[in-house]
Amino acid sequence: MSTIQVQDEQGVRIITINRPEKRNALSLEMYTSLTEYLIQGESDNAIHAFLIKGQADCFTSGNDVTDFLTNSNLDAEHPAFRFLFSLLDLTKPIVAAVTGAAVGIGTTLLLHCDLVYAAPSAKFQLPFINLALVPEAGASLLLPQLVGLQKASELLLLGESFNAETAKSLNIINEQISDDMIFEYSLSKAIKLAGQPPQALQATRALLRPNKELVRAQMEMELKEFEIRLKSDEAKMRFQAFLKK
Ligand SMILES: C/C=C/C(=O)SCCNC(=O)CCNC(=O)[C@H](O)C(C)(C)COP(=O)(O)OP(=O)(O)OC[C@H]1O[C@@H](n2cnc3c(N)ncnc32)[C@H](O)[C@@H]1OP(=O)(O)O
Repeated sequence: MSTIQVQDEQGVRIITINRPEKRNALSLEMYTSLTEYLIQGESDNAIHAFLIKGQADCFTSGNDVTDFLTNSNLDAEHPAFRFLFSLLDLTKPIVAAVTGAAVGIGTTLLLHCDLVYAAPSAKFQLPFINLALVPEAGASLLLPQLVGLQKASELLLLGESFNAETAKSLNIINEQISDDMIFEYSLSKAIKLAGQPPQALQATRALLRPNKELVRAQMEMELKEFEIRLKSDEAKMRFQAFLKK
């Protein structure tokens, strides 16, 4: 079974992260597949929106920590960062359905989505500091803009997990939807987006994101710092401690 599954339905490209035995940790190959499915969907005239989801009990536990240890050379062509830059450059809207763990990039990717729904089982976390890393995906710019500097500092400097109710109060998600209904509900919203006039939809989306180039510049700065941190002894110790657990 593929670790990234794709299915097109009524103008929506549904992308499912599927590596349950590792809590949907994203390997380099998985990032590459995600990017390819996004880029293909972007150029496919039959696709008008994306839906990203995991399994009922896990969205994604973020980057595969093993890859942090074995692959510490980063540039914009690194699969994780290619994925993030491809998210930034999408012109078609993205819906996310969050169930269970949404850790690291599992939370930061949501900052690039247009509609985010989360179930009561959702557990968000930005644990970069706990791993001796720094944020990515432009989160160091997008998060303070969304939730305010004090709250963003709390989430990024303490690295504690938070639930869907908190995520809703911070506007990180649109709505909390029951675990039973979340995939159906999120798909119905994605289908609704896909039925909107496509050019106006994309133009509206672009207007809602006037600081795209600023976000890109921030992502480039984060990438440089992330690479330095990734190679540090303090980070390597944290990765090894997690994997030994
Ligand atoms: C550029 C991007 C940056 C980032 O995304 S930074 C964030 C990196 N991610 C993390 O630090 C999260 C690490 N994972 C966790 O904290 C926990 O897991 C969860 C809270 C997500 C789930 O906890 P529980 O339900 O108790 O599961 P379990 O026993 O910890 O994990 C089950 C198996 O999955 C492997 N695993 C989980 N997450 C990752 C990961 N991110 N990278 C590699 N492996 C992972 C474990 O090791 C274990 O494996 P085995 O069964 O073989 O012992």
